[in-house]
Amino acid sequence: MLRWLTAGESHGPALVAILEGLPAHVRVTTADVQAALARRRLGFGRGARMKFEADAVTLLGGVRHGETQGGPLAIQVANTEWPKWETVMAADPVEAEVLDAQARNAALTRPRPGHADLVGMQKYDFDEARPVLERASARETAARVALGSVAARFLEQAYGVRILSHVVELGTVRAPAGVVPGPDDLAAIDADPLRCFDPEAAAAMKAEVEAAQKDGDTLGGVVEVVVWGLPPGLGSHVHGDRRLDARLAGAMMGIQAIKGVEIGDGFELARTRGSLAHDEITPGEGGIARASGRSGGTEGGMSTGEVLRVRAAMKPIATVPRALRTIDTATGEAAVAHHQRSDVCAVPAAGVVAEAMAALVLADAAVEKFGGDSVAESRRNWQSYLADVERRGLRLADAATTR
Ligand SMILES: Cc1cc2nc3c(=O)[nH]c(=O)nc-3n(C[C@H](O)[C@H](O)[C@H](O)COP(=O)(O)O)c2cc1C
Ligand SMILES: C=C(O[C@@H]1CC(C(=O)O)=C[C@@H](OP(=O)(O)O)[C@H]1O)C(=O)O
Repeated sequence: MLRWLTAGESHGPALVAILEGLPAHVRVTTADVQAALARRRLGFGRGARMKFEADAVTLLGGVRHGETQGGPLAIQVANTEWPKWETVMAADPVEAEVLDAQARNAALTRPRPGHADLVGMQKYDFDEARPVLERASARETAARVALGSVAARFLEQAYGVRILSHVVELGTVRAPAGVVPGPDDLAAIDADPLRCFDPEAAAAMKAEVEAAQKDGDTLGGVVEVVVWGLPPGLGSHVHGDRRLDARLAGAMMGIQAIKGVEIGDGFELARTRGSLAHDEITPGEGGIARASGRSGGTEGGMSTGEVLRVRAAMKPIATVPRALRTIDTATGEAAVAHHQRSDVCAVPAAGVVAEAMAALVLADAAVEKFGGDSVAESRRNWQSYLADVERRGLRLADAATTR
């Protein structure tokens, strides 16, 4: 079993993340994690912070000489702006007059609709939103991406599994349906400022972000995670909380601002007749094949061994420059929501976060099925399972279906 946790605030000294249960000998360096975090900073529409945030990584534990050791992995991601927030976000008590002299410490009493501000103040007994937004901020996703990048390396090094994500919708713009990027297309996707695989749609998405920015507005969209090389049988049909689709959906929904999840053709399948909704099983080149890939690579809560596709829908950024109506909680009077530096659109970054969460869930499911305390043992167990599936005449065809 893999377990992971993150801690830290958006303007505190750093985020920290722990991953427990990863086998030994996963090759990973500080530079690898740093590179994964650089991908998350990408994306047209992100705010000022991403222009200077360095996401400085320290591998605090679990890695020695470029390889995991089998113990918990601890990663620190520093917040570049910490020196400016040292007083306002100090862990230890600070004199009231010192705090009052800090403009940054002004009470945030005009909660933003769509963010955690108001409910967090109600629930955690705070008179202003600062202590809530510091942890609600998607800054925390940097810690998850750091962990997910190591999980993805484990999946690739042990089993040859490859993961990517791309933006399929942004505002009203949709990339052409039915186009699934291959495992080698990630560099091209990352090279696009919108992380969209279709150049025409990417240009329209860019225009959509520019228009929203000009109007003082924000945008959401839909990302798709695509995973190649999974075996059949991760997850299980025997209990709801063991289903791979449920675990993936929960992980996606756990990302800030994600409001919908689809596996494969998801909601579209609900509008389709059964004769056209399922992936017919056919004799194929070297084994069992599928005539289509509508299920998105899971059936009965288990991976089918076909390409896995998970989509996550992100609502528009809550900090709308053309500020929304709210109340001032200090007076009870009508007001406009507080506005500070913010992204206009973070959908390309959300794709990278979704990839990381998929990697963690899939690595967990793989460790659960195959065990193994080292990468080599994990690989042997996987291969022995696939050999047995083949011996029983149930081998999958070489080319996995995309749709
Ligand atoms: C990568 C990423 C970046 C985000 N950036 C911002 C931002 O700059 N400003 C903002 O108000 N919300 C931003 N959000 C969304 C908030 O974190 C989110 O709206 C808030 O947590 C409330 O969403 P919830 O209702 O799903 O919890 C971002 C989300 C993600 C995934
Ligand atoms: C810091 C990140 O995203 C932040 C997510 C976020 C929010 O409310 O979710 C608000 C903004 O924070 P700040 O006010 O410090 O600029 C974003 O920049 C990041 O992704 O690393």
